[in-house]
Amino acid sequence: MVISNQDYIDHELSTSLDSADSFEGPEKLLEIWLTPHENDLNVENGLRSVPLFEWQNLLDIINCKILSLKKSENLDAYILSESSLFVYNNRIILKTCGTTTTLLSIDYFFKICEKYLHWNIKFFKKPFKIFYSRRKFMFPHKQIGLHKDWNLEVQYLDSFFEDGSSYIVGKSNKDHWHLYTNGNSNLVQFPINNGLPSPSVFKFNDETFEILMTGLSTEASRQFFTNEIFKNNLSGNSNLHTDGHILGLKTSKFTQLNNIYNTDAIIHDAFSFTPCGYSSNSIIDEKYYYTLHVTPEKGWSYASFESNVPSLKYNLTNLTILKKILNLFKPSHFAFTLFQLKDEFVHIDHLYDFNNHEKTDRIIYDVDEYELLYLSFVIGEE
Ligand SMILES: C[S@@+](CC[C@H](N)C(=O)[O-])C[C@H]1O[C@@H](n2cnc3c(N)ncnc32)[C@H](O)[C@@H]1O
Repeated sequence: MVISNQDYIDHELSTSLDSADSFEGPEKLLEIWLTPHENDLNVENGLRSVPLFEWQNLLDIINCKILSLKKSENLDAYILSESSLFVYNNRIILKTCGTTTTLLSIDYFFKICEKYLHWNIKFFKKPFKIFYSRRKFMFPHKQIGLHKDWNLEVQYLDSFFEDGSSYIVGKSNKDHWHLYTNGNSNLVQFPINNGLPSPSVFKFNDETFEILMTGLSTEASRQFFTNEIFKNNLSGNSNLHTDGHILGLKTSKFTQLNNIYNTDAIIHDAFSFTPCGYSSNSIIDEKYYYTLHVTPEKGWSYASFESNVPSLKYNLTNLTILKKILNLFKPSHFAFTLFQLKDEFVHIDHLYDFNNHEKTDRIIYDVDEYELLYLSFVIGEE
């Protein structure tokens, strides 16, 4: 297969994926910021100048593949066989589910940084920010190696970065969410641009909003089975192995998941797995992303929504977005996490009017420059 750095689709892989066994939907989410700002690195396009084959090599290490790539002015968004990868000039967000070994990508990632960006981890000691998080696994015994145990994951992260902070957010004997953070705030002083202090070091913007849902309603789950898509006559082709990208886009349109922020400035990519499952990436205004992943099988149904779109910019609130997503998936349980810089923190903890829900946790943490809100709800039988 010829590989270039343009948008692309792996047709061969896209038609050969299949799964029938229990699936760990909940993702491992690794976010590494080399520097605070996109143009702080001394190489044009920073991490986005790294050739595609290097990302493929990195993903091979953790057992997943690229299904497609959409490029935009500031952000490259990959749909993977197990969720998504986002690459900005200065940072990556790697979100993978199933039994992928996400953390084993770190070593290769720094090799890439050294080779293409002259970024030497031994010299810099730590990137600007590292976040690693995941929900409690449904099938922890199925995980591979260090991912079987949170403490091993933390030890492994500390072997690269030393002295990180590890949190169990929520009830440790029930549903909860794990978070590891680390980073080197001194990097904001580092002379990266031709020996001069980086001009844009003092202010950076960031917020991340996640909704993690289990126990999806039967009616909602149905929409993410390919046979259901055919039954609804959404595709003119009756071959179930029709390219999952075509079915994915039809599903996005049908469910309106391609229009969460009511804007036309959007690049959307989606994939429907056979016999079921759905992943999508959306880029807004060439720089923000939101991503959805759905595991609709009854025994272990799960869906996740993640976004770094500042909703207020689009005359929306995160609460509106939350309600939109919940109305679509109607989960029996959901948790959401919101990371915002302290001076922008908006509490959305007044969610008291959602159908029959019961709030089980409300937790707020100060995490360096950020404030983190974690809420968890169980919704009673309708
Ligand atoms: C959409 S993918 C991504 C999972 C994601 N993290 C989530 O939140 O559900 C998972 C869904 O696709 C289905 N699937 C089918 N073939 C698959 C494959 N080869 N790799 C991963 N998932 C596959 C799984 O059974 C599951 O329902």
